[in-house]
Amino acid sequence: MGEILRRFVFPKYRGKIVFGTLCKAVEVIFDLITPVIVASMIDVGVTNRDQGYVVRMCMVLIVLAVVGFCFTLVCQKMAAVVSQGSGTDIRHDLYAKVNQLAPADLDRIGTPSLVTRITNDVNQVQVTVALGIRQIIRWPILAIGSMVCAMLIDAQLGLVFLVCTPAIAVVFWLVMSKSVPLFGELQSRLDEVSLVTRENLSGVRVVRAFRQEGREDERFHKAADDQTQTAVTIGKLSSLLNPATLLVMDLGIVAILWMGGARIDVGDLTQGEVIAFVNYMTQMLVSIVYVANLVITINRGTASAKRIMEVLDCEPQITDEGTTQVELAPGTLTSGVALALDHVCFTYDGAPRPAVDNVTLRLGAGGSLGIIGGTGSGKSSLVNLIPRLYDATAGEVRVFGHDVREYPFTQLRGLVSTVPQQASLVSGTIRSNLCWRDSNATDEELWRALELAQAADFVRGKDQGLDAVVEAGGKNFSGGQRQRLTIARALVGHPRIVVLDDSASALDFRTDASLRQSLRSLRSELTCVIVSQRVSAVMSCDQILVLDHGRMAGLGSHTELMRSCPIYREICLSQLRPEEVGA
Ligand SMILES: Nc1ncnc2c1ncn2[C@@H]1O[C@H](COP(=O)(O)OP(=O)(O)OP(=O)(O)O)[C@@H](O)[C@H]1O
Repeated sequence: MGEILRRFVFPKYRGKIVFGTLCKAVEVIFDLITPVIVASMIDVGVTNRDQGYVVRMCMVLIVLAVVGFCFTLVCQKMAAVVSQGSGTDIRHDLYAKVNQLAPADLDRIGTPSLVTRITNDVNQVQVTVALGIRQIIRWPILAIGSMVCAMLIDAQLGLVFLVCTPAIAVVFWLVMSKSVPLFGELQSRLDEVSLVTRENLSGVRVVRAFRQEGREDERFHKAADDQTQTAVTIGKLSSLLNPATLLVMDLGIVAILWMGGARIDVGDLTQGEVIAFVNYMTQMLVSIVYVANLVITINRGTASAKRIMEVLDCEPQITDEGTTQVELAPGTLTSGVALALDHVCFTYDGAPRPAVDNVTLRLGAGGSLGIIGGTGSGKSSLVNLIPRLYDATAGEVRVFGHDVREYPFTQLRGLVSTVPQQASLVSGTIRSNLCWRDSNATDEELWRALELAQAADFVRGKDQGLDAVVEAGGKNFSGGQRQRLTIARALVGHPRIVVLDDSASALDFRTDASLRQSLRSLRSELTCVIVSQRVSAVMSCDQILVLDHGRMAGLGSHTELMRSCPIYREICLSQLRPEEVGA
């Protein structure tokens, strides 16, 4: 929590925090004066039956209450401004950080947990900051002030305070030591609920199609029950605080009345002073209960702050720090080696074996490389190394003669355009989705990209053309249309290498063939890497890489592989007739 306060709260809101806290301090002073006034009303006004004095003191109490209320309002306003403002800043930084993290970092933290951290954990911190400003000064000062004021009235009777306070401290310690460790666990349970909900909602069609609603319900109930169970345990422990402290408080009041009564009889104390004592006792013990609640909130906030800081302090596994624009020799983009892999290996964090194992190849500018292999053979893992979504764990990936780690991200990802397996569109318009690589792309460029991606026809069919609305996730488009739009997006902004990672799988064979034909027409300016499960999509490529369990099972043209690579031959014959594959 300290780090969050130092980074997001104190520097920007110091003035407001001090002002809000001072307002609260004034209100506390009024609260401490009130029992003294009540005592004097009893001892002077009531004892002497002086109505005028009682009315005057009542007026003083009303003025104190109204002025105190005004100070409280100002403090509340300051607390709201500081907590909401700092919460917004934290969310902003978290979001920016998430966008810097490499996929490997996101794999490790987990998307649902990130969502919970950006939403619920930041809320907890906001509540803690607001409560802190409103109460952190009030209750401790009120508790200590009440004790001091009571001692000043009568030190002997004040001993009751000295007995009650440690008794309450023991109750707190017992409850806190059990409940505090559960706060972190509560947030993790919330991550689990978030994970299940997210998986269910994103896969809602599959869940319905496979009639898995009951199983999903069970999964959700299990996650929610676990979270409820933890929350209930914390609630039960915390609920012990109030009755236990009230019991101590009531016993203390009984002791004060017992001992105070005897002292009034012998004339050591007045009735008003005993009433003031009872008031201070009540104020002090109530303050302690509030301090306890404050401590609970602070502990919860601290657990959340820790989770937030884990993300903010996470060093991205992949950065382009220290890189400078790479000067490419003239002609490199059109006649050099576009892509070179040298003994490339890649293993996911914690995975027992490499997803890519010792792959070596060269692809000239303007050439085409097809990558084929069974599911899980490492195709996506391999192509993710080209734009540095992941870094090779061994070997070297070179683009136009330079190690990908030498390029700034903007330059590398400007040269290499990737179309991932899952077509991803965001809410907006077709134009806003197409302009990701080049925000200044002209209509002419956008239409050219749409033509190449075989998407121009259906976009032309929309009344608003390029400005047609794209709903969240592109759900108002079919799977094939979404794929073609994401391919068009990758072709905007003059990429030099385009990587299609099984991104035409939803296209019919004719459209898929037309897409490949149009990509071939760009040979002078574009190198293509096509990942596919379909032989027809890769068989016309200059080179075909056959992957098997991450290893190279073959590399060559279709004709060469049909002769030399049994796995390739088997894949071909499982999909096409012998005469179609030249067997
Ligand atoms: N994020 C990840 N974390 C850990 N392991 C992963 C991750 N992504 C993939 N793998 C593992 O790496 C291996 C290769 O997966 P990859 O996605 O590269 O295969 P693929 O050939 O593209 O498969 P498909 O054709 O089904 O998409 C698989 O064993 C997979 O389980």
